[in-house]
Amino acid sequence: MVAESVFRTRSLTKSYGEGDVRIWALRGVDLDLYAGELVVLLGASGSGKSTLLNILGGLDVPASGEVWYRDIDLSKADDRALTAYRRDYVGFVFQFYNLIPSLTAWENVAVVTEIAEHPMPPGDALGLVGLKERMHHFPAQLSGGEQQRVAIARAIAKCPEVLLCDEPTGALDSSTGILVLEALETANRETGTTTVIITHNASIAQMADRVITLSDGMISGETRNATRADPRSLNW
Ligand SMILES: Nc1ncnc2c1ncn2[C@@H]1O[C@H](COP(=O)(O)OP(=O)(O)OP(=O)(O)O)[C@@H](O)[C@H]1O
Repeated sequence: MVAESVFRTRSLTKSYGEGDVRIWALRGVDLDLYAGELVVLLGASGSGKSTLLNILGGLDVPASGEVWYRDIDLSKADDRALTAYRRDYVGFVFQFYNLIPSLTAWENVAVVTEIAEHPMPPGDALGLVGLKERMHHFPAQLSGGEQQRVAIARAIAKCPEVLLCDEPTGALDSSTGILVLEALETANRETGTTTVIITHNASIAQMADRVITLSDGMISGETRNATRADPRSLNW
């Protein structure tokens, strides 16, 4: 079976600043991502991981090159089209959880499901990340890892085609981080959402279908894991 392509980039570049202070964050990235896969994007600090993820997620636009989400040309989309693209297809998880402190876990998820077209019930999303019992708690009553799992529930509750995660365990200790990775793995397996996880932690790579390494704004390596490791078996 030929895997269905979800993202396709060709000769993608991005720079910041101008003249002498111009920095090339991406220097020609050719990347294909396929439906349902869990990809870990590895790379040192400054290698261009967030820049690439932000372009895939329609938060930023390239300087040159192509970036397609299925048949949508993201490099040519205007702000309005990018907003619609993000709303309809993309779930984001960032290092910091950005929950609304005055709302319970359930309400934080419902904020998104109320405006989504085919959402899952907030309680189901919280169940997928193992927080059904805590859904009426406020963020301040939850640990960092639990708050990140609420953020994952919020991202997956609208049933996005793609889930883009930028250092989702960056602020967490390893045992808490593993619970968060388990939540992402479950979401990917049970909802089929194409999932990209950015990290500079190489041990996380073992849970991926595919590992892509970025160095100095270019893809420097790609490996496929024969099997996905259970996040509980990872240690860092
Ligand atoms: N808004 C910006 N203005 C200027 N330079 C930027 C900006 N955003 C990123 N850069 C630069 O672009 C390069 C790539 O940054 P990016 O954040 O994509 O890397 P990263 O691999 O995600 O790093 P980290 O792991 O530290 O988050 C870096 O040299 C960074 O300093």
